[in-house]
Amino acid sequence: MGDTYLACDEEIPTIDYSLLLCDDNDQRSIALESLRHACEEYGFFYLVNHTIPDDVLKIVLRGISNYFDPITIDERRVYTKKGSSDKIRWNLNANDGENREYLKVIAHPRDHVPSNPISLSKIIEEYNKEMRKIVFGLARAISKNLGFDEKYIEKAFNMKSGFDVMAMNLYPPNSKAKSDIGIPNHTDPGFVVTLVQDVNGGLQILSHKGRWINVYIPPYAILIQLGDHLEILTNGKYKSHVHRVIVNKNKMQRISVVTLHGPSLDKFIVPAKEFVDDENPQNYIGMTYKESLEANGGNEIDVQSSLEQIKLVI
Ligand SMILES: O=C(O)CCC(=O)C(=O)O
Ligand SMILES: [Fe+2]
Repeated sequence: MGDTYLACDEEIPTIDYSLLLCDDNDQRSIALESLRHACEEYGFFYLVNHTIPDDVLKIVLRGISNYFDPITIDERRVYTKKGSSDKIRWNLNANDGENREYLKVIAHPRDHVPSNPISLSKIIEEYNKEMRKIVFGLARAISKNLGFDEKYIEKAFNMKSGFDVMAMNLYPPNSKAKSDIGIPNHTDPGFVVTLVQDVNGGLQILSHKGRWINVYIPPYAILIQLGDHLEILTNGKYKSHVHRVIVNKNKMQRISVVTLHGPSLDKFIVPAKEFVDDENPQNYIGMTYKESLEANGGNEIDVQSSLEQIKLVI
């Protein structure tokens, strides 16, 4: 890796999920305060003591690793882009701008998974169900931290019909990289992004302070990144952050499983009035989630960096 992509090892906050919703008032308040700090001062954090067993994560990552077997690549090509309404999309990029193989699926309101192998669809289904429960738990905790009723975010995003896209990424050297970039700089739409991986290495997030930070996720923890639409809802109080993946000269293969947990496609998202006043004018245009994905020039399954299109120029 050239010096161009150097990042620092600043600590990223760790949040204990089990304490956020526990019955002990003192422990819960302390955990909620740590979450508030992580959301306000960082916008991303590691979630530990969550409800997905280590074994489930191991099985998910192993199943995806098997799926990406180089020998069966032709079977995956059936999911190459056909049109803007694809529910499953596969691609292998090895160029200056991006170096990864990926399988993206629409995971909610209906889940779409490759029909073969059947074991993979079962694993993914189970994983998504469990991850959604955690995301609902986070929505309750974050709602409380913002001074709202605990169902506030769930309702504001109509999360029960939320639009979730899951990306399974495989980084070189499964295929030879043509540059240092695994995924170029971007933010992700939605409420939050969840990420699990098999090994550390390559993911970098641009902090509030303008420093690139290396992400080192503790074993079996989940990286949570706040999404663009939480930034919009809070009128910028909670921010989503630019991130990228650097692939380090084909030294190490890495798998990540990234889910963008979004509002329902027809939900109109606009800064909540509680965050708008004379000192904090409205910073984002209101639009439906579907419109904001389209404003990005992409389609529903290819969703990245939508925020710039929605920011009001002041
Ligand atoms: O693979 C990673 O570490 C990050 C992937 C990512 O940012 C994405 O899929 O949106
Ligand atoms: Fe991302």
